[in-house]
Amino acid sequence: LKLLHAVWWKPKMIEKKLREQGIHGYPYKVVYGNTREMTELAREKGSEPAEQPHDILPRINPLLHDLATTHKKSFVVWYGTTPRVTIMEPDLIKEILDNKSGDFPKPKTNSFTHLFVSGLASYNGDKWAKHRKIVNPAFHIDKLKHMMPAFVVCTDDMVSKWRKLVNFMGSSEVDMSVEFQNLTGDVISRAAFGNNFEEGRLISLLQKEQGRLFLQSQMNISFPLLSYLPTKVNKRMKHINREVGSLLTRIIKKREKFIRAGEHRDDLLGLLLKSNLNQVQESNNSEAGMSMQDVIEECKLFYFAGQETTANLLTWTMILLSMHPEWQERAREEVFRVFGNDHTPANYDDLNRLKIVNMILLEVLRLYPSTSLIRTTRKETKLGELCLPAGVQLSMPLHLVHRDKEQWGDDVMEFKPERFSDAMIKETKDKAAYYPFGWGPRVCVGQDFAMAESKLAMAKILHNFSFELSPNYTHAPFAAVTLQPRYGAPIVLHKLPGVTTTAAVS
Ligand code: HEM
Repeated sequence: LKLLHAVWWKPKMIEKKLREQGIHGYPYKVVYGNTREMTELAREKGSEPAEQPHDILPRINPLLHDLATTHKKSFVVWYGTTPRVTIMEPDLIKEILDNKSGDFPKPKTNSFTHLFVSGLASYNGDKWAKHRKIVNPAFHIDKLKHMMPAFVVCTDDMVSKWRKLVNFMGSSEVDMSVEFQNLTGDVISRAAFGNNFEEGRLISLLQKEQGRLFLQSQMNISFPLLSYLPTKVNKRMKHINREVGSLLTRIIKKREKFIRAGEHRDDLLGLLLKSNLNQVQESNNSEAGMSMQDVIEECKLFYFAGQETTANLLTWTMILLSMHPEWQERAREEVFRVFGNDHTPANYDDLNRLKIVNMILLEVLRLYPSTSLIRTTRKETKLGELCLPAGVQLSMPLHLVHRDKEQWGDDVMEFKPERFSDAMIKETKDKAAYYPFGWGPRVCVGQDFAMAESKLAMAKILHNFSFELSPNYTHAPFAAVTLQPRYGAPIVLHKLPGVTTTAAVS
C-alpha cells in the first residue's frame, strides 16, 4: 500500500492540485514520470540544427522547450515520482530565492551525490547559516586582492604556453574547454592552498575525474538504482572520495599546526580556518565552528563550484568573441587603450577599468549560464497566487528566463553586450530576470572571484592573440549541470603583430 501511495496516489493528487491552479504539463506516468519522453525527444530533436546559434533550448532540452512554448510561464515535468514546476516570472523567482524563513529549501541530496559534492551549496537551515557565516569572509574583496598574484601566475603560465605554440607554428589550434579547465583548476589550487599547490593540483585532477564519473552515473535516469550497486564506476568514485579526503586532511592538519605556531597564510584555506577559529572564540563554543570533515567538504566544493563554472564562462566567451569578431576587436582595443602596449592588469583595481570586457562576460553569462536553480516545498506553501503542495520541486531555469522575450525584447537571441551598459545594469538590478550567480542570501559566494579570474584571463588573451573558430568546431551546447560545448571548443589562435613576448606576458 505504501508503494502504491508513493508511485501512484501521491503523484496523481499533486498533479490534480497543480492542474486546478493552471499548472499543466505532460501527464504523470507511474514510476518513470516523463523521463522516457525526455530521452525520446532529446534523441529525435537534439541534433536538429538551430535557426539562430544562440537559440539553444530546442536542442538541449526539447521537452522543456515544448512546454515553455505551449504554457509560457509555469508548467510541470515529472522526474520519476517527483514533480518539478518551472517558474519563469521574475517576481516569483525573487520571492523564492529571497525567502529567508526556509520555506523553499534546496532538495535533499542522496548519499551517492555526497561522494561528489556536499558542503555549503547543499545544506539548509542552521547548518547552512553557520557555514555561510564562516565561508563569507574568505571571499571578501579585500581578501581577493591578496589572491591576485595567484591568478596572475596561473594565467601567465597558460598564455606563455600558447605563445610558444603560436611562435613555433604562426598560429595554433587549441581546445579551449580543456585549457580553461586546467587554468581554473590551477587558480583554485593556488588561491586555496598557496604553498600546497601541487597537492591542490592533484585534488583538482581527482575531482575532475569524479565529476565525469558522477555525470556518467546520472545518465542512467531509467535505472536510478544503479547508483547504489558496486559497479566499477561506483567503486572508483568511492576510492577517489577517500583519496581526496586524505590529501585534504594532510594539508589541513599541516596548516592547523602553522596557525597554532602563530603563522598565518592569506589563501582560501588559511582564511577559512582563521574565520572558523574566530567563530569558535567569539561565541566561546566549539560547536560554532566547523569540523575537519566540514572543512574538507567546503574545500571540495570550491573545486566543484568554481572550476567548471568559470572554465565554461571563459570557453563560451572565446567562442562568442570568435563568432562576433567586432566585439573581439572592441574588447582588444579597450585592453590596449587602458593598459598600453607593455602592460596587462596586475591587480584587482585594474580589472574594474575593463568596462567592455565586463559587459561581454555578463552577456555570455546571459546566453550560456548554468542550467537551473532548484528549490523544493516541504509543506503546503504559498507562492504569489499559487498554493503549492508539499514535495514539489521548483525549477528556475536560467537559460529560459535569460531568453524570455517579455523581459529582454525581440532581439533576445542576439549577442548584444551593450545590454549591460552601466545604465541598463542599474535599471534591471532589482529584477530577477537575470541571475547567473543566483539571488538573495544564497547568491554565489565566489562571484567576485570568478569575475576577477575571467577578466584577467580575457585581458591577457586579448593582449596577446587574435582568435577564430576552427573549421572543426560544431556549435552544439549541451546541458550537464552547466552548459558545455558537446564537441569541445577548438579555436585557432594567431599571434598579434607588433607585441613582444616579454611585454605580452608581463
Ligand atoms: C562563472 C562562475 C560561476 C558561476 C556562473 C556560479 C554560479 C553560481 C550559482 C548560480 C549559485 C547559486 C546556486 C543556487 O542558488 O542554487 C552559486 C552558488 C555557489 N557558488 Fe558559484 N558560480 C561561479 C563561480 C564560483 C566560484 C569561483 C566559487 C568558489 C571558489 C563558487 C562557489 C559557490 C558556492 C560555495 C555556492 C553556494 C552558496 C550557498 O548556497 O550559500 N562559485 N554559484
